[in-house]
Amino acid sequence: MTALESTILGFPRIGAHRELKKLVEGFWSDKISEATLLMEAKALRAKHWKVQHDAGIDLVPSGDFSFYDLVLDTAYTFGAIPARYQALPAGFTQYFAMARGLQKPASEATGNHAIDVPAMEMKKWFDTNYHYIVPELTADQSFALVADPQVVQHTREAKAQGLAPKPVLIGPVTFLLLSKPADREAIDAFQPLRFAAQLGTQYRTLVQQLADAGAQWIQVDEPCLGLDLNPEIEAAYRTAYAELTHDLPSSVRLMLTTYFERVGDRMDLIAELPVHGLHVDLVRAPRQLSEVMAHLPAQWVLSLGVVDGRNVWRTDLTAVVECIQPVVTELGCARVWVSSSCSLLHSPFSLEFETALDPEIQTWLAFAVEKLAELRFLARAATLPSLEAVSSDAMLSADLKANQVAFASRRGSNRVVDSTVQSRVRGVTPNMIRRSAAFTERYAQQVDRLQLPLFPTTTIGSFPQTREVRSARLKLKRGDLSQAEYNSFIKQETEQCIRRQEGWGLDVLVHGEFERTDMVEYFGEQLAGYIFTKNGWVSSYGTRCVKPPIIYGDVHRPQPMTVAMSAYAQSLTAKPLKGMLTGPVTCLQWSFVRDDQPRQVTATQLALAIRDEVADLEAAGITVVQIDEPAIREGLPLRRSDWDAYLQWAVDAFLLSSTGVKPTTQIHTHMCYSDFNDIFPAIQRMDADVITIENSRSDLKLLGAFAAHGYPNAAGPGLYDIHSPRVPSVQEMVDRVQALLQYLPRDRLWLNPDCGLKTRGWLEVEAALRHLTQTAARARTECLGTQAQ
Ligand SMILES: CN1c2c(nc(N)[nH]c2=O)NC[C@@H]1CNc1ccc(C(=O)N[C@@H](CCC(=O)N[C@@H](CCC(=O)N[C@@H](CCC(=O)O)C(=O)O)C(=O)O)C(=O)O)cc1
Ligand SMILES: N[C@@H](CCS)C(=O)O
Ligand SMILES: [Zn+2]
Repeated sequence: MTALESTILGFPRIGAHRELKKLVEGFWSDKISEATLLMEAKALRAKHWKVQHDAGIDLVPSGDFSFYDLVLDTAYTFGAIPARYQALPAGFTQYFAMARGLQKPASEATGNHAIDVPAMEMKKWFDTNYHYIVPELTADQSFALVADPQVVQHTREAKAQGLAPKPVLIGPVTFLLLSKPADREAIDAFQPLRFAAQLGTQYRTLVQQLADAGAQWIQVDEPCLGLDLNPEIEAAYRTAYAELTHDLPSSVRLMLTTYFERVGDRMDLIAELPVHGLHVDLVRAPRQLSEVMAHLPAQWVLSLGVVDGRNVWRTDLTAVVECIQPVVTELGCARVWVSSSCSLLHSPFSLEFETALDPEIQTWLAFAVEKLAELRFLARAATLPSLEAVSSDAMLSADLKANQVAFASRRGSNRVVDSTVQSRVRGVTPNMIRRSAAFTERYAQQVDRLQLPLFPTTTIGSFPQTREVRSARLKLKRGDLSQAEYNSFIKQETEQCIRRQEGWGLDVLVHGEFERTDMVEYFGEQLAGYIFTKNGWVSSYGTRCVKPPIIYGDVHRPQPMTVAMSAYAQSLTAKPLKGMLTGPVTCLQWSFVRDDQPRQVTATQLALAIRDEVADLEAAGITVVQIDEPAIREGLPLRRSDWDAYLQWAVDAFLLSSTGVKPTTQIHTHMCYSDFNDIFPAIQRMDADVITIENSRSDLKLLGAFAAHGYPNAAGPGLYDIHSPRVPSVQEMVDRVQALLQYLPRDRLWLNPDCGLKTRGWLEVEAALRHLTQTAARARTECLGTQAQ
């Protein structure tokens, strides 16, 4: 049967059972050797290619595999290694030091000096919950391709397996636009696009090597093409691609790959670039198709991203076939590919392992492996003249029918709609999204009630999720521990955590979040309208994964979720205990969401559920409640013209969740992982009494926003980076406090780490938090900040 070429933009490298995570973490903890890591990783890649090939994918991505992150790999490939790592041994030591930092004491035995290098910054990959490592470039950066780059090796491997590899590269302009200056003082003068020509030349050599390794098509990812452009960026695209393709053999073909945004309005620029095809994301931006078609250069291949790489719903095959058959008629089979909308990195691996999902809802879903089958179907169905022809095709009709039945079941299901929830959403009034007193008035009352000292100290919520905690949960799951035994274990951990915090002298305590696998999944498990998976892992950063719950219907809270645990923790201490909730926007952003209603509506439903929880916490005597919103920035549309509408409903959702309390109840929020400078006015509008916000890994650049806008409420910009095992010294934190005091008055500055501590070990946590409380003591006795007043 004739078929279009089918492909995907990347596969979930972590593995069906998070094999890659276990391998890399095994290597870090010296449980496996470098040779074993390399060998097992190679076997995993081979297995993944076989899965794709067996499912009928023609062009399999190579170079979508990374031991930590593909942007980091790109920096490494082109020799963009910041000075602080250059003395380290090349290879994994240097690579993982860039990713995670490295701290080693001096050794008298070997005469080695102490090593203490912080990690590179991590940021959210566009509007996803995946984090990339931010490349650092100097003003006179030079790029030099490493010998035998990883992507070339992997392309050879796939070729040796008898497959048609399609190497995946992060394109030169996107790479440069994601970079930051190595010297943070140089931010204003930073012009990464100056390197477009030089980097383009290095890419050219890489592309030649990929061709020599047997690649015909090369996928060059340029998601930045969908962002706001300007003449300088457009010029950089022209320059970089002219250099990249200069004198390349005509057998090498480049697929310019865009995703997460529309590019139909960029076709003038795109059509000028010397490439051979364009991939567009038709899930995120279906309406761009006609514009893209109208301006697609003759001979170019059009890769149609029609299977959602970022969500878990089955593709509506009927609708997609109807959409793409005319494209095939117009361009011909040879010029059309069917593909995932973006890399399947963002999809869970396979439904095969979901043995406990609701059987009806399961038929509505497709994870990465099931998406491969959808692509195989579409590659064949799109070549037929009509939907009727597909319905009567012996090979395709059964799959089409099954898909239509699943869609009919989802559309007509009475489990999706809850009229009580919908009428509550309609009943939200402006009074429900504002506090009853102004900040200054409420904060004075709160400081008094909570007996807060100057420079109050706190943490962000989670404490180490140790092997013991995780394995207790595993035993509970397997039935080796009863619910009562598990609860009592969690209570013991909580009590110990409270005692430790008291011992270190923290002012506002937390219960430690030991009962939670994850800050979103935990709430997803308790809210109606959600289902959760057993094995639906997706990469979050490095080896860390999350298991996003799935919102399939109207959301509400059948019963209190955190009240018993918070009340128990508060009963153990005279210090204020902070109740810990995840905010509506973050629940939305970090779940797989419904695609059958606007996100705003789902966010409002979540906000009402959390508002009820806040009220119950207050009624149970909890005086401080933190509503985490780390994902509010990440949810921002990629084009500025779409920002205001989003920020309006997103901030309203936070306000709806947080403002139904008395003035004396202190509301905290927490944010991390992003630049917040450009949404600072929205952050101000959230009107939290205290915001604890990441600032340490991004070189204090947050302070620019504090300087530009001022911050009217209290704030705790993180004093140190929790993503690295490195323990900051007291002096380092005192220096940060001094830097912060230039922007925030001393009576509104809180001292805290920059995020939760769940990934750290107790030893590091203890050392770092003792330093933190010593920093507070010094700040108080040395009267830091009095000069600034
Ligand atoms: C704050 N962050 C979060 C984001 N998104 C979320 N949804 N949640 C977040 O908290 N995005 C931005 C950041 C990303 N940060 C992190 C930080 C840490 C992790 C992480 O540690 N992930 C864990 C998995 C966590 C989890 O669900 N654990 C479960 C299952 C644990 C497990 O693997 N059990 C093993 C047995 C273990 C044993 O015996 O020791 C098993 O089942 O086989 C649990 O705690 O029960 C990770 O390991 O990757 C992610 C994002
Ligand atoms: N309360 C959460 C926030 C992480 S962003 C934690 O401490 O892990
Ligand atoms: Zn955080």
